Amino acid sequence: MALSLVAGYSYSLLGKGFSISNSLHNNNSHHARDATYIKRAAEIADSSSGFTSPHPNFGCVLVTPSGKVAGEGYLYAQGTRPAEVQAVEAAGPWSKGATAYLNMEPGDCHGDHTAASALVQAKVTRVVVGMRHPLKHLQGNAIRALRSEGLQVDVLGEDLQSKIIEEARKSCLVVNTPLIYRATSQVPFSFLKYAITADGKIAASSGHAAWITSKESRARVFELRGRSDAVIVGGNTVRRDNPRLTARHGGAHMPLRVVMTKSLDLPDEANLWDVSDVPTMVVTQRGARKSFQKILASKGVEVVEFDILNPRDVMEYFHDRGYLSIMWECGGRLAASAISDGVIHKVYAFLAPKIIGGTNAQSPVGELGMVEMTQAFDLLDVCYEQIGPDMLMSGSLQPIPDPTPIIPSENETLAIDPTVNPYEPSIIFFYKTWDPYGAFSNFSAHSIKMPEENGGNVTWSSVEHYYQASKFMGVSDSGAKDCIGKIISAKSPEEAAKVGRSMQRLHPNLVRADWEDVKIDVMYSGLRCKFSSYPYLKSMLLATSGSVLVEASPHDLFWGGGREGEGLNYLGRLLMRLRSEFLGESSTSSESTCLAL
Ligand SMILES: NC(=O)C1=CN([C@@H]2O[C@H](COP(=O)(O)OP(=O)(O)OC[C@H]3O[C@@H](n4cnc5c(N)ncnc54)[C@H](OP(=O)(O)O)[C@@H]3O)[C@@H](O)[C@H]2O)C=CC1
Ligand SMILES: Nc1c(N[C@@H]2O[C@H](COP(=O)(O)O)[C@@H](O)[C@H]2O)[nH]c(=O)[nH]c1=O
Repeated sequence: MALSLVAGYSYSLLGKGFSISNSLHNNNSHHARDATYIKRAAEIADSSSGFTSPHPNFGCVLVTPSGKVAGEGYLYAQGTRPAEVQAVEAAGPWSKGATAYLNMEPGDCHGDHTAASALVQAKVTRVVVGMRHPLKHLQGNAIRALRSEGLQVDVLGEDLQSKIIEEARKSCLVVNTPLIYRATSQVPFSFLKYAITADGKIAASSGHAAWITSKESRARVFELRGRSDAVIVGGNTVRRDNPRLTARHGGAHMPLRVVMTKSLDLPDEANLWDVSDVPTMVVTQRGARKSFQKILASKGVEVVEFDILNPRDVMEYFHDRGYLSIMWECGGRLAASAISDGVIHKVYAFLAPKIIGGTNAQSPVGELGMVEMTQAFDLLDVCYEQIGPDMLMSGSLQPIPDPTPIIPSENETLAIDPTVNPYEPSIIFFYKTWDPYGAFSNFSAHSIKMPEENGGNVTWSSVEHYYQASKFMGVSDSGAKDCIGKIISAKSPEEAAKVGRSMQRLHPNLVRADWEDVKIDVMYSGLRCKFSSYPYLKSMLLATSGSVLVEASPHDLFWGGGREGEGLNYLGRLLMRLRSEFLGESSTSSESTCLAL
């Protein structure tokens, strides 16, 4: 049962943070092995992309106890044989006692549990799952079914946590990026592709653009088209280029070709109006050139009218039509409009070693209204690749949303915090310290006294001071001690955060090696101390019983909930866990990690 909460928000109370230290399987070599095979599952899951309509990518790798790969399989298309069935068949008797690595929890739309049953019947004993199924109605079903049959199921990020596991998990998110976007937002995954000269132009000043990039690059473009449900251009590109927009690499899936035009002032004859092999859709403003709409319809071109034509409404419409992945191959004006509407998630820039010049020659993205370089969007997870003489730079405009916050089952919810009614949860947001629940923030001015390893103790001005300084604790380098000193003397939690973050960025060698593994525990011990030390804070926390707590930070997607619920909300989760612990607390409390002030 998913928690569907305030618009755009839904939260799992089941946190990766809730299987913290005791259940951490911190055996690095086991993690390395699990990570290797999960990455392999993600790799083979991608095998059919570009040949079938975009669909969830599933891969399965079966590994014997002695570490041999006994069978592999990937889903070719929706409705074809599940990856797990193929892997089990390939492995034959070696399936017995094997571990199955799945990049994603199988989705069982028809209630027949084919994929999970194949593993159970083949007597697989352990299943490692890269990520839960992102669609709410499928999430957790197969995992529960497998566990109920006695198989050990380890989910990355929940039952297995470490840096190496996190990297492997990322490859699972990447291979199903379109599905994850579809599950977490009301628009499909969209990427903007453009070809530019080395001086940043997408055409000569005359508008001529054929060709900027090499044959090799254009072949890659065909592949990208084949991985998409639709390819979009604007009216000008049709008038100027008369494109075909087909995926011309053998056997490829052909995406729908879409023209966005407000004027509908398009040529009577165009390559896109030949729909004998591939369909074309024209999206336009309501009432535009009705007579031309009839001509298009007579040629078999679908025309869809919008009250006000804009990229977001078109993407919401495409979401409703079931599309997962959209490629924008338009010029700069439409690209700017789509970016401004927040519907472009990734960019593929093909850069050719040519200079064309021309003050009026177009660049790939038109007006975004930015005036200072500090306003620029930073691309994330940037990759560079040489293709023939050209370079392909790709990067994300928005991080891939982590679908984990959406779940969980009723049982799982109650296991984390029995006070929350999974059917009618309310949310309490907190963020800035002056807000009604601002005292829940790490930045609230509540000092805590924590023990030190050497037997002494230190008073920290806030949980944030303690958390930031912990990054550098236990590191012998004198630079690390200097960092701690600077954080202790920081005059405010904000300053402590600033110092800690910049030191971490500038001197990663001074940060304790296990920081990623322990940071949640560190935060929890700081929070525990704070709420145990101030009775009124404890009462305030207990009074929120029954509500989901969310740190409403729009930019911290780890500790906070994000702008639209895409964040992991670890701070909120830890507070709920603490609340739950206080509620069931016995007389022995937190003596060992918190000292009376
Ligand atoms: N090198 C490359 O990768 C590419 C180069 N090009 C080149 O770019 C040039 C065309 O660029 P450009 O005019 O920017 O691109 P587009 O034609 O791709 O986009 C602009 C057109 O899109 C339509 N449109 C519909 N809704 C909107 C909206 N909300 N905002 C903006 N436009 C909307 C309008 O069509 P209408 O006027 O019909 O109403 C508008 O004229 C050509 O010279 C072409 O060769 C184009 C694509 C890729
Ligand atoms: N000029 C240019 C591109 N331009 C894009 O390709 C479209 C033409 O596609 P098609 O008719 O199917 O070959 C064109 O309208 C524009 O969207 N693409 C590139 O990879 N490299 C290039 O140099």
